[in-house]
Amino acid sequence: MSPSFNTERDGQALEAITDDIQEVNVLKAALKVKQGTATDEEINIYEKSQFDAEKDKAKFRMYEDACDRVKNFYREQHEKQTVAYNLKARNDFKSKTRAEMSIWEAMERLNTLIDESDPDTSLSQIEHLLQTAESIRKDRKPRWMQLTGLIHDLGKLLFFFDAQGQWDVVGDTFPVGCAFDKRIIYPDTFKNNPDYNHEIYGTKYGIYSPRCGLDNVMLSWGHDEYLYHVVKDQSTLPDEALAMIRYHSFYPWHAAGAYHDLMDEHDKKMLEAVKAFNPYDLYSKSDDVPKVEELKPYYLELIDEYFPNRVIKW
Ligand SMILES: O[C@H]1[C@H](O)[C@@H](O)[C@H](O)[C@@H](O)[C@H]1O
Ligand SMILES: [Fe+2]
Ligand SMILES: [Fe+2]
Repeated sequence: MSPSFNTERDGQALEAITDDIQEVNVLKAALKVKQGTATDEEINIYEKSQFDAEKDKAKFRMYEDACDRVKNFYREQHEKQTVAYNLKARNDFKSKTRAEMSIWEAMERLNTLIDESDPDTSLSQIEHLLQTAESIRKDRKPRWMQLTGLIHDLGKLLFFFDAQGQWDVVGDTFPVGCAFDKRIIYPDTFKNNPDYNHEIYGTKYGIYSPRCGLDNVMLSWGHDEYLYHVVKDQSTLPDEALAMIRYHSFYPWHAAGAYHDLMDEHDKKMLEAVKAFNPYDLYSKSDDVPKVEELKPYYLELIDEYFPNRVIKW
C-alpha cells in the first residue's frame, strides 16, 4: 500500500517535532555544566606551551613602528569611546537580534573584514580564527579552549550591523568611566576624548571602587564585549572561555598590569586563563595559512558540542 500524504496534517506534525527538538536542546543546555569554572582534568591550560616558547615575541605589537592606518585607527577610537557611547551601544545591543546564522556561517561572513587596528596580520579573519584554534589543538589543550580560539574574534561581525566604523569593533580595549591608564597604547590620544577631563570619569577610580570586580566595569564596546554576551547566553562554555573572549583585547590589563586594583578574587583566576590564551591568539599570526575546507569537519563537530542550537542569535 502506498503511503498517503496530507499536507496540512504532515505539516503540523513536522512543526510539533521541530518544537520538541528545540525544547530538548534547551534542556540539554541546562543540564550540561552551564558556565562554572573548568574541571580539573582540563586545567593544564596553564602549562606553558611549546608554541609560546618558539616565537620571536619582539616581532609583534610594535605600535611605534606601525603604519598610519593603525595610528589613525587608535586616535579615532580613543577620542570616541566615551561613557555615553558605551551606554548607548549596550542599550542597542539588548534591543534586538541582528541576524540568525550558525557559527560557521558567521566565520564565512566575517571574511571580508580587514582589521585596521592590527599591525601583525594581513590574513583573512577565518584564517586567523583557524590559526588560533589549530595552535591550541597542536598543544593538546582542552576542546573547549580550541573552540574558544575558533570563535574568539567572531564579535567583529558587529562591523556589518550597527557599528559606526571600526573604532567600535576592533582594537585593544580599556575601561571607560575612570581615568585612562598610561599603559594603554598611544595614551596621549585620549586628550580629545570628552571624558578625559570629566570631574568623575577623569579620576583614578571614576564610577568604580577598588576591588569592585571586572564584571562591574564597563570595557570599551567592541568585538569582545559583544561576543561575550552572545556566547554566555547560548553556549555551555566554562567561565575561563568566557573570560578569554571578554578580555582577550584588554592588553593594558592582561599584558601591562594596569587596572589590577579593580579585580575581585574571581578575576585573579580569570587573568591566568586569559594569559594562557593570549600567545595562541597573537603568535599564531605568523603560522602557515590553514586549509579551511580540510579543517571544517573537525570544527563543525566541536561547535555542536558546546552550542546546543545550530542557529545562533547574533
Ligand atoms: O588589532 C588587534 C585585533 O583587533 C584583535 O582582534 C584584538 O583582539 C586585539 O586586541 C587588537 O590589538
Ligand atoms: Fe580580537
Ligand atoms: Fe584574535
